[in-house]
Amino acid sequence: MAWISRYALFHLYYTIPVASLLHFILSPLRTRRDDFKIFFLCAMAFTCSVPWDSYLVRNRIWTYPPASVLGTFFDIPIEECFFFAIQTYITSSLYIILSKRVLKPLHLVAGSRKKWQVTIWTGITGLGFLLGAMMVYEGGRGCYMGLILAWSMPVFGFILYVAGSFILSLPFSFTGLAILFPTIYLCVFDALEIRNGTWTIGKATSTGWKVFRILEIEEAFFFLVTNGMIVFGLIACDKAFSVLDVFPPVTFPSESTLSQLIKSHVVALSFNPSSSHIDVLEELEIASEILKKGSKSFYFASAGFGDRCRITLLNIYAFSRVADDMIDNARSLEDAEVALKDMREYLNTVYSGSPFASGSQTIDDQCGKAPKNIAEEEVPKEYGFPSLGRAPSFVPQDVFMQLVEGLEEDLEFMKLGFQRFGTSIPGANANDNDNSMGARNFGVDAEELLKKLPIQTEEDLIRYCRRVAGTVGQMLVWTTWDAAYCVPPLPLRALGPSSGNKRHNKTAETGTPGWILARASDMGVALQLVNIARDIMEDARSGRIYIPVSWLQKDEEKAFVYFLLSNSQNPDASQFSLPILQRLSLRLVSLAYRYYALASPALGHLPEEYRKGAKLAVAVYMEIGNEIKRREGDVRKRVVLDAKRKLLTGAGVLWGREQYGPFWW
Ligand SMILES: CC(C)=CCC/C(C)=C/CC/C(C)=C/CC/C(C)=C/[C@@H]1[C@@H](COP(=O)(O)OP(=O)(O)O)[C@]1(C)CC/C=C(\C)CC/C=C(\C)CCC=C(C)C
Repeated sequence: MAWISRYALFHLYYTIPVASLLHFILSPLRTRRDDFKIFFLCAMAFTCSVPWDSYLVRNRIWTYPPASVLGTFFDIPIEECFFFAIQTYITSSLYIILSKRVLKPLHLVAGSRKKWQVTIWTGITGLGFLLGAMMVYEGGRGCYMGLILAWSMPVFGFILYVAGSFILSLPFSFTGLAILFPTIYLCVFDALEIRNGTWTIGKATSTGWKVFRILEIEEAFFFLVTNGMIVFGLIACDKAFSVLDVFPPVTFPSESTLSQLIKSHVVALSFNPSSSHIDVLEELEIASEILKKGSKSFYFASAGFGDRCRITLLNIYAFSRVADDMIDNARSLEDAEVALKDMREYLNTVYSGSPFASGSQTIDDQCGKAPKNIAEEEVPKEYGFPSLGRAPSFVPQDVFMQLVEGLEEDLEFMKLGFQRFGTSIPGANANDNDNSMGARNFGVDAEELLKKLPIQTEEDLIRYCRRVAGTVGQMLVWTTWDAAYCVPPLPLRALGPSSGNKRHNKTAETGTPGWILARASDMGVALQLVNIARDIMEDARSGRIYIPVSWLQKDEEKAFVYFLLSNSQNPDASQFSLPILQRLSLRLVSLAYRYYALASPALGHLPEEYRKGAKLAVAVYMEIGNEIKRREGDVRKRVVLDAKRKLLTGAGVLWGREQYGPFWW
């Protein structure tokens, strides 16, 4: 016997390279759940296939020349045993990669409307089993096909029974591809090996029908059903996880033993949302739509977080977006003030009784306390805010309160009575459409106006950014801690000074939860500065200028800002102020990169499986800063990244250099 068998060479040439490629693609986005699913499916595939395949070999339904294999296990070539695992690995990895962008829990609701289709398909599997059993009983040329049917249909029937509606509601574009691609691939190379004589299909027990005249129909059908079983099995796991993600209080006690955990997963698998659960799922659908419409960059990046984490991020985004819009689009100062009052009341209501409610709690106080499950249904609907989901169980209320304070700062602009409500700036020239700044006597007016602006110094700017975006960074960190460790106290201990990534532990404080939260706030500041740089013109149109007055040293700079505000319905910086606009936006971007540099080492201290997601969110947004830089600060036209640019940036983060940074670094 040669040192390597023909069957082993088949793996070396055709299965191992594809498996390695998919492994490489998936690695940066791999989660513990993905590992569990792959391991579970491989174990199932092995356990179910060995007795069945052993029967096939012993009954000469398929055979192999002894010299073409390395050894046997229950009469099955060991290469064939390896095949069970590697096929499962390939198909599972492909499914997991393709399904990353889909928020699976959203399909629990659509799935609950497909009862009839499920009944029909489950019935078909029953008939398939009977047909297979009859064919085996009859023996002869239908035997191999009958064995495939009788073996696989009960598995399909069971999975369809417990997760059928969920399976049917997922987009066929990725479930179908995950089944068909490996099927076609394996068919091609199987046909090649049969032609080479590496293995043979028994003529007496197969129909003799061939697909495209090259491959026995039984072989093609075998690959189709095995890949189908793998994908359906993965979807069933996803259904259980989705239920636990959306309805944790229903099934998931916080202090769980292994047996409780297994039980809750089994319960989740057979759980079908009733009308009382639909509300929660619809809220999630709304949140997802808000993110999709509100921020293409973050919608894209959200696929980098596992579903559990992603759901909370959607909730946080939806709440914050609606809150921000309520202030931005308020018709009067009074309306805006009412909205702020409502936000605070809403937060007090959803946080009542939570260990994370505002008060004297310190991080130490929160250690050891299980999160309270907030009953959202107790929150009056008239507030009009999207649900905060589970966030109040692990994000401190103070963080949200600071965000509201940040939004409140925007009211200062309104109080100045800019064009926002159709009034003009105190002292501004009546002819607002006159863009010839030079002709206007702005001297005294401009000085007066600038003194009243809310953002006077760089500290004011940073304080504002910390409130509206630093808080978001901190929420993101708390969310990853919850998703990774389930019970909030764990990360606080696990990420203490004695643990974590030693490489970054340069000072005593580095790596501690407090340090991570501080750096997350810096990262929020960096992103908000990019946001401000990009939106200078748009913000001016709403009567807001976030550029610190202390940056405006020269008269022409003061005049420029005065011009932007006093012509806020029609600011056209192209006339003679473009260099000033460029200078100011570039200064904002370079300040953003200073904060980015301060914060980025902390990304490596987030729970491992969420690091790439956070890096993705940051990188895609910071890329806007890069684009502003590339345009030399000309932000007259709003900078928007196209899908290709986002994909390339994302790919760079996922499979490229470890440290994302601007191109000149
Ligand atoms: C990835 C993901 C799904 C995140 C969702 C969370 C999120 C982005 C919430 C934003 C909530 C929001 C609308 C707050 C109101 C204040 C505001 C307008 C903030 C600006 C966001 C931009 O949103 P917008 O809808 O305007 O988007 P477009 O510009 O139109 O595309 C901000 C710029 C804030 C963004 C700040 C962050 C995402 C925080 C970044 C921090 C981290 C990723 C933490 C890193 C961790 C460490 C330890 C360093």
